[in-house]
Amino acid sequence: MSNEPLLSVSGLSVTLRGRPVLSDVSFDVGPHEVIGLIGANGAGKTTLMRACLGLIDHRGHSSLADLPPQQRSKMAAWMPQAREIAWPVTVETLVMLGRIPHLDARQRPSQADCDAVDQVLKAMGLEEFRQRTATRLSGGEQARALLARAMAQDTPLLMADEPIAGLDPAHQISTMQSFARLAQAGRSVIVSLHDLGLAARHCTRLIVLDKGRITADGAPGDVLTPDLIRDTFGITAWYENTDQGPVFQPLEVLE
Ligand SMILES: Nc1ncnc2c1ncn2[C@@H]1O[C@H](COP(=O)(O)OP(=O)(O)OP(=O)(O)O)[C@@H](O)[C@H]1O
Repeated sequence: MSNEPLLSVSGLSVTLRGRPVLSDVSFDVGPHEVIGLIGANGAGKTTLMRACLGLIDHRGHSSLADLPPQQRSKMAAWMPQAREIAWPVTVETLVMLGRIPHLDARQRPSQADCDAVDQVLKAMGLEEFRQRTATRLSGGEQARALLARAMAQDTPLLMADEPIAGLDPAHQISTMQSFARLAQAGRSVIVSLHDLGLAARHCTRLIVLDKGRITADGAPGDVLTPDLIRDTFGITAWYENTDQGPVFQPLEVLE
């Protein structure tokens, strides 16, 4: 894979109901990155991802939004925050829906599509759920199945809106590790998340949004300073680099 940016964003701005929600956001995403998008509730994380994907009206430029839909679906996969599964299909069928951009004119899955689904079900620990009805899974299991569908799309870029919210600790960690494996293979992931401990440990880069603007962009150890934590989240926190990697623990809410 080349070192061309997988996504290039410049001057991206969004106004919703007359209110500026995203202001002049610029960044590039290269291969091998796991980017944690962090910020308080309402900071604009979802809006930024949706604007990058061309799903909402925006000003400025996103290289993805500029692509025709067919090409866009081969370039980026999207797991939205809403965990909605519309039909009572099996998990296997749900994940196969991620292969739609790759299907031939007859719309029948090839062996390569079946292999891709098998691989993702295994990576996400969903093999035992393969024949279960997706709408009858627990909330966390549904989230993993929806993430598996996005991963089956097999795109250079994966964008996921709070994919680990509601997962148990083991599945939170294994999901972040699966993002790291994608990055090792030359892909990149943009993931919004509120768990700063997991962000510090598993992301290669953090982008901080505050009231629709980027206030920091860099390696977790450089970004998660006491000043930034105070200004962005209104809390104190403990951060330490240990033998087992960085450890981050929120402590107190500042008055
Ligand atoms: N359809 C809409 N119309 C008007 N305002 C909206 C709309 N959608 C979102 N907003 C506002 O835009 C701002 C950014 O919302 P967004 O969902 O991007 O935040 P977020 O950082 O993803 O938040 P969270 O961490 O709570 O998911 C918020 O103030 C929100 O109230």
